[in-house]
Amino acid sequence: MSDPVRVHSVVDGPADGPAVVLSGSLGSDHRMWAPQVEPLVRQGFRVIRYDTRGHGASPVPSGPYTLDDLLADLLALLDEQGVARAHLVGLSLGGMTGMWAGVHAPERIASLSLCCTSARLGPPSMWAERAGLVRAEGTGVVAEGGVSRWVTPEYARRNPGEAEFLRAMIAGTPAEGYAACCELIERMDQVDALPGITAPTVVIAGAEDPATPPEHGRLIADAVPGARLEVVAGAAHLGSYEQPAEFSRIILEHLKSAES
Ligand SMILES: O=C(O)CC1=CCC(=O)O1
Repeated sequence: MSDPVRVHSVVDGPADGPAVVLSGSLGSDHRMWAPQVEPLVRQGFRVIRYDTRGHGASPVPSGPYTLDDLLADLLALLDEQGVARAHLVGLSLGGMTGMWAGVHAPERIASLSLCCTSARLGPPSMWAERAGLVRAEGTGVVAEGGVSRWVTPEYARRNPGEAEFLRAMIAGTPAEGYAACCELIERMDQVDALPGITAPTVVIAGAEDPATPPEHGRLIADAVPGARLEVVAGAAHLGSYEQPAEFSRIILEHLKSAES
């Protein structure tokens, strides 16, 4: 097992509620989950959001990073919070961490909500190029492009303040953390492992996601035993932020069914 780092986390909701861990996308921090906090807490869940290593206020070890590293960080966070078993909601890189956790630490995972994610996301050369660019010029150089994948053009036009907030979130991500996660995605292939996931799983895709289009979600839902796919209209890659009501509704429905 990898050596964990102590990731930065924010916890809301009742201490004795069922724990839900929210794991975010490349270039984000725990604030990307702000729209989900109130709906989940209102239903009695204890919501644990965190910054992936190399992101936000978490430590930034030098790369390479592996999915084993991200899983070790997640399990250390659960241990720190006294949580034996948690529901895992992960978007994109967070979903990749979730799938890895479902395969390699099934006893700690009560359910998986896999949002806007992929089990294999090529082409590898694109990730290597993006990592090199960010190491050379910083994350500011990929921020505008990132926002254009995260939200639809209509959302960005109607919500310029939100678009700027998201742009600044990407630009504020440490270059080494962002680049090392690009290289992790470059090497990642979890397709053959998916049938080994035993946690109740829902896969949620954004109908307008240019980064992980719905066919990536379809592949996961077809391979994970008992999983189902929901495709949300009017959502690009950061679907939980652009369409918070619909994403929260589907996640809550899944959490409640896994709890019953
Ligand atoms: O930034 C992107 O291109 C989309 C993405 C892939 C993995 C992730 O977390 O975000």
